[in-house]
Parts: sequence; C-alpha cells; structure tokens
Amino acid sequence: MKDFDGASLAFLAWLQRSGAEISPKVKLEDLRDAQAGRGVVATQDITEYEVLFRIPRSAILSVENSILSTEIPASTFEMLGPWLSLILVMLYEYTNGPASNWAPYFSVLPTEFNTLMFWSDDELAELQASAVVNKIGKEAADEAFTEQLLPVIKEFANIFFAGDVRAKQRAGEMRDERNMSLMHKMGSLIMAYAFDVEPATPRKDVDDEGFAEEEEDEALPKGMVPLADMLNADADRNNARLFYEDSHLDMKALKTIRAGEEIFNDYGALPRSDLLRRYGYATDNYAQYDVVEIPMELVTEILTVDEERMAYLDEQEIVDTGYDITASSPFTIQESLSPELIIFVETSLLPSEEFERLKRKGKLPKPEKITSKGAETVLKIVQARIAQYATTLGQDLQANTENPQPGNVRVKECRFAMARELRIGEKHLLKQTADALAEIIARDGNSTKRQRAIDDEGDVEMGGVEKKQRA
Ligand SMILES: C[S@@+](CC[C@H](N)C(=O)[O-])C[C@H]1O[C@@H](n2cnc3c(N)ncnc32)[C@H](O)[C@@H]1O
Repeated sequence: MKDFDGASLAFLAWLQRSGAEISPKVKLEDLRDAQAGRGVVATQDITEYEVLFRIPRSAILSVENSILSTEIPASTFEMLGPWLSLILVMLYEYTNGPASNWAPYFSVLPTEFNTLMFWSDDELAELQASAVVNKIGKEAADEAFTEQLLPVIKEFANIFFAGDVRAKQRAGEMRDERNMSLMHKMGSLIMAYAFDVEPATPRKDVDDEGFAEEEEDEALPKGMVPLADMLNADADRNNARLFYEDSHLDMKALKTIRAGEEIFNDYGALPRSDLLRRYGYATDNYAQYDVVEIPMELVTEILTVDEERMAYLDEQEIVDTGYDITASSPFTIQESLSPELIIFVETSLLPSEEFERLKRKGKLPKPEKITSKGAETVLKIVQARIAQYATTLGQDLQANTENPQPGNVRVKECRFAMARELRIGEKHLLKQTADALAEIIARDGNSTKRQRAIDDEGDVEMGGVEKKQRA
C-alpha cells in the first residue's frame, strides 16, 4: 500500500515539476479493491467543460520527445511506423531506469497484464469459438519485433545502450525471452494506455466537420500521456475527454461531476471481446456493444455458391472474411444481422433467371426483405456457429450461478470468469438471432398456409382485422 501510494505521489510531483497543472478538485485514487488499479476521482463538484488537468506536450512519452529521436534517423522511425517506434522509445527509456525523464511515470504503469496476449493456453481455451482468439496477434507481434525492432536495436546498439561497453552484446540479448516479453509489455501498455496524439499543427486533411480521414487517423503519432491514461472507462458513465491544444493537452469534464464520483474516459464502443483483448477487463455494461462473427468458411460450408455468383458478389463488395451479428435493443434482425450476409445468402438462393436479371441490372436482393428460405439458410448457419462452442449457453449460465464472478481472487479464476461472460454474450446473440429467424420462418409459414386456405376456398378465411395486420 505504501509503495503504491508513494509511487502515485512521486508521479504526481514529477508531473507538476514537468509543467502539468492539476485541479485541486481531482485526485489519483487506489481502486485495487474494485479490481481497477488506479483511477481519477473528483474531490469536489466539477462543472461541465472545467479543466481537470493540463499536460504540457513536452511531458508526453513520445518519439518526438525522447532523446532517441535526435540520435536515430527519422527515416528509421518512419520505416518502423507509429506503433513499433513508440515501443522502441519506451524500451529505451525504460532500460535507462532512473536516468530516464519518465522514470516516475514508469513506476505507476503496470508490469503485469490481463490482456489476452498474456493468457495461458488453458485460459485462452475458455474463449472457445470466439473469433477474438484469432485476433490476439501474438505471432504477428513476435515477427515484427524480430524482423524490424531487433535489427534497429542492433544497428544503433551504441546509442540504445549508450555508455555501456557491452552495448553490442546487450543488443544481441534483446532476443531473449525476458526481453521479448518486455517488448510485449510495452506493446500492451501502448494498446491500453496510449493516445493518438493530434499534432500541434494539424498535418492532416480534415473534412468540413473537422474529422480526419480514417487512414490519416491511423497514421497519427502515438504517445503516452501521463495522468490522462490513469482514467478508467465505463460504457455508461463517460464524463471526460482529452482536448488537444498547441502547447498542451487538456482533460476536461464533459458534464457536471459530483464530489466522490470517478472520472471516466471513453475507450470507445468496444465489444467485450475487444475490451478483454486490448484492456484485459470486461464489464457487463459493454454487453450493449457485443459482436459475434460468422466466418465465411462456415457460410460456404452450409451454402454452395457457384463461381459466377461468388464473382458477382465479390465485385459488389459483399464477400468478406466473416459477417457480424451485433447487439441491438430490442433485438431485431434488421439491426443486428449483417446485411451483407443476408444479401450473400439470398443471392445464392436465387433461381438462375432471377440472378441473371439482377446481375444485368447491377442489382442485389434487398437485405430488409429476407425470405423464409433465406431465413432458413441463415438459421442453419447460426446453428452451426452455435455448435462450434464447446459448451451450451445453458451450461455457461449454470456455471455462472455456481461460480459467480470472483472478487479479489486468483488471476486464473478471474480470467476464466471473464471468458465465460464473453462467450455467454456471444452465445446469447446467436440465440437471439436464431429465435428471430425461427419467428420469421414460422410467420411466413403461417401466411403461406393462410394464402393456401384463401386459394383453396376462394375466400378470405381470417377476420378483417387479421388481414389488415398482415398487410
Ligand atoms: C488507461 S488505463 C487506466 C488506468 C489503470 N486503472 C491503472 O491503474 O493504470 C487502462 C486499464 O485500466 C483498467 N480499467 C479501465 N477501466 C476499468 C474498469 N471500468 N474496471 C476495471 N478496470 C478498468 C484496465 O486494466 C485497463 O487496461
């Protein structure tokens, strides 16, 4: 406790010496009891747009601010890109220990993570068929470290380990498991803590509303912004945001915040799978952003699509590696099911002449008009997706009641519980989809039966009201 609070105090003192201004209305709080590390809390009432703290750009841990950028050519950083460049700089500053300007900052940053990158095989197995398993990117990161980062460290060993006679040897040792793990830790810190820092003079094209093009955003330099990254997030209680000014960054309240309330940044509308992957935690209120993916391989296992249709769908940008089902409330197929999946299925089921007619006109079936045959096919796909998970939704819910989310207990139990919550969310979405499709099929079946009854008897069987409803 003493070390923890001591590190917080030393960090805040360093930040103020670095030119930061921190409102007396906020404080850094120990939230470990709530499994949330440190967080920022209001000590007095705060009004909308009040500045909570101001961080000078010079205090940001970034490529631009690190001495390394004056010693290694800019072209090397350009070649590495924003992500690996910041990892390189962080490794350099971290390796410099107390000599680094950011040493007090490193001492409040975590060294252990719950992000999926650090889960063991048995923990990852608990994610079962969740698509997030294929998005962890550990191998890709290892490859980037080995093929891009290590050669740079080797080339500039005398700068990276300046003043050390063993510089070359130490550069070689960066291949060791311990150092590779350190690189992953820096990468994980960036993933969960770094900001895309808008430059003081915008270099990017912005549209009329001031938003950068997506690719431009991706190219923004990454930076670790002390204190701004001590804010936790909550899907429903976001009350602060970082504003980029020429010489500094301002964290401002977005609404009135009462004394005692926690101050939350916005990490985005992330499904729990991404929250776990990037931030290593998941809370129920992110269920509203849950997503389950239907891989294309599964779609084409259930549905045979001829080459001509596949080529046409591809040309129309309907073919994808997978299709999403997203949460909606109340749940509707129109809002939740990927329109591209419906178009894909409906096009595949079209009679030849109808397909040729649409193709001639450069058109596609309308996703809002899913047919019962289309619904039956999508239902088969959804059922096959459900079957990919090792346990059923019922079994998971049962396990949840028997082993509720643990409090302050072992990491493994916590990870198992978070994985279970995640797969419950995905299975729940799949079930909602299956139920809604079954309803469409049943409704269409009934209306066909009714139509047959009308055709057979030459008269309307149902009452007028019913007929109106159908219309
Ligand atoms: C940007 S940091 C926030 C500061 C962090 N709590 C700390 O002590 O360094 C992001 C990390 O905080 C934690 N976190 C953020 N919001 C949280 C929440 N609502 N509940 C639990 N942990 C949270 C997660 O571990 C996440 O990876």
